[in-house]
Amino acid sequence: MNPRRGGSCLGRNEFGPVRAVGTGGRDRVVGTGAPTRPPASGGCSVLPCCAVVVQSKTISGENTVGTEAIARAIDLQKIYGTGEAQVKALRGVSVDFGRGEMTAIMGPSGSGKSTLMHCMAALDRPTAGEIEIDGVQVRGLKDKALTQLRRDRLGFIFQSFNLVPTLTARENITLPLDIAGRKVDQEWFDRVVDTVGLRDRLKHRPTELSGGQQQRVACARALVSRPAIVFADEPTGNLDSRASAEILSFLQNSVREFGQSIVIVTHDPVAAGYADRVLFLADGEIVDEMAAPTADKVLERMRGFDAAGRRS
Ligand SMILES: Nc1ncnc2c1ncn2[C@@H]1O[C@H](COP(=O)(O)OP(=O)(O)OP(=O)(O)O)[C@@H](O)[C@H]1O
Repeated sequence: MNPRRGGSCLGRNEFGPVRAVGTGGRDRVVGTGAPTRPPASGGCSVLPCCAVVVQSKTISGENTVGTEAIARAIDLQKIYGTGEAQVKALRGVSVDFGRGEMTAIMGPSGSGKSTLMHCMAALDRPTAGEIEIDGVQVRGLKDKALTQLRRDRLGFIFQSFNLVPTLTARENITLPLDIAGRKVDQEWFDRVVDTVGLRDRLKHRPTELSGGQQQRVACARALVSRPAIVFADEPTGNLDSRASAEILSFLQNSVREFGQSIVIVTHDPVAAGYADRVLFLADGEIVDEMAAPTADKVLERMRGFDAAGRRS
């Protein structure tokens, strides 16, 4: 295994409180994007990483992750509980998540997939170890700064869609920007909406949309703020195979066309087959990885391992 190449979404407080944090930071270019992505030009608003958005930076103490990685975990450990009830959910995970790549995290139930994703997405604090996200060293950040990091640089897609039922599709999509007090880039909004095929559904409320359409709204919501990374936690877990394929194709396209960096947790070999790379977890450790996966290769790999996810 190459621990330097490596990749997780979540359901709580991803947008954080409404009030923006603004303490004397320095100006910086946000999102120095995927090397595969062409530079933005001619007013064409491209993606999170295209270095077109300049804003005041308020998170202190950052180190820059290498250009090939959008996020990195170094010797990450997470222990829940104490004494006999203690659970070591992560036992020293070191991994890089590629910039402009989709990384899938797989493993048996209880292997630590969600814990890794939650730690990487700054939704949970590790017991030990370092996390860097888009150039920001997470350890030591206070809650407000963590909220700001999640709000400004991360996008989230959940199995259960997590849409606000009283808001229209359009309002749900722009919600993170509205909460952050940021202006909607209409050109980018249109591009995202057209890509996910929601143009004629923008005035619908979630109950008036199919599950697949609701998840497309959630995808558009995750992308509209041009996040450095999108974390997707079982994004197709509630969808039939056709709707799943649509969502996964869309996510894959956002990687290929926009250079979006995506981390996805899944149990489904078919879903993992859309990724550029798969990480396999067992009992809180990364035990294997696969580049250029296909559903068949992933399935075959899973057959060669026991119930705990270790090579049998
Ligand atoms: N809040 C918590 N308190 C105590 N133990 C926890 C907590 N959250 C997770 N765990 C334990 O940590 C281990 C890893 O859990 P985690 O949810 O990360 O696994 P997972 O691979 O995502 O599982 P699944 O596929 O079933 O969602 C499990 O043994 C789980 O019981």
